[in-house]
Amino acid sequence: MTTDAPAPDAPAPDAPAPATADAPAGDALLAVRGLRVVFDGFVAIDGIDFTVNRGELRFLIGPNGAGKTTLVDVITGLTKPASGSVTFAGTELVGQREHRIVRLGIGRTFQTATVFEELTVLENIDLAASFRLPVPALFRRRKGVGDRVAQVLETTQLAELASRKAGILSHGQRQWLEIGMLLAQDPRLLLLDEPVAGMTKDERERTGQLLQQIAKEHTVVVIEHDMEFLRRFARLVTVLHEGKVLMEGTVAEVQADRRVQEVYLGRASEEAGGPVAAAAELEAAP
Ligand SMILES: Nc1ncnc2c1ncn2[C@@H]1O[C@H](COP(=O)(O)OP(=O)(O)OP(=O)(O)O)[C@@H](O)[C@H]1O
Repeated sequence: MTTDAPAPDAPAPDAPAPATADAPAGDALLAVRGLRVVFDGFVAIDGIDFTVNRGELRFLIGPNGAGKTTLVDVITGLTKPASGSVTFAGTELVGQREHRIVRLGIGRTFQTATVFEELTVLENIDLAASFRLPVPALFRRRKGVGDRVAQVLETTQLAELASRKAGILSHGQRQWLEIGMLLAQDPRLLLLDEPVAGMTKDERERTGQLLQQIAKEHTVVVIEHDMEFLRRFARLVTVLHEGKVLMEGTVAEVQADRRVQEVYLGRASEEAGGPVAAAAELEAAP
């Protein structure tokens, strides 16, 4: 557990009003139903239902092995489920190839940022902006692409680094670049895997504000372990445990839940002070 994050009771200046435990019904962008994933007889996802509405900034947490990455792998076509369905804006994704899912408007980042180190920040974003264009368009003047690249540089605050090679960026800058490369493809849904892992306090703060900015125009799902970051920036949180949805709720509801304290937060903070210390910290938090 990190100790240098902002005070838990200090919401970001433009933080949205707290959500209720129940997501508003009827505007689902992503709907996972009865999902089951089995690896060589091991059940990694065991009947998950998971709904994300348009415009949400949803956080996904859970202890190691809970199935978070596997869920994202299924949504993005990397892993085939044994059963269940995943619909995106009404289109079934199960059985679709990865590139088709990207073209439908789903982008993801991985725990380790994947950028082209020999290219500049600008070239990385420009290249990413081309990914969703049909091949013939790549040989024509790419109308609108320049505008989008400029917009992404502004949103990610990377304009000053536009001519710098990606290989010499700091860890935080690489993560922002990877998020910028996703934005350049203008996805409707962004799936971000631990975007603040390894970041400094200032970098986490800036990333949280970036996510809030992005969520004004996109739907965002963030896998994140950093509880301080969640307290600061999360609205609805979905907790996975052993391949199932343990609960969904606001950060306060998740923090107050004994099952979460036992299976996730207690275990996650054993190294930092044990489950009792973790539970005490959670109860102390708003
Ligand atoms: N390709 C695979 N083959 C076999 N088992 C796998 C495979 N991928 C994942 N698993 C197992 O499925 C379970 C869920 O893994 P997953 O990576 O989805 O968990 P996670 O919640 O993302 O964990 P972490 O926080 O450690 O990344 C784990 O027990 C993992 O060992």
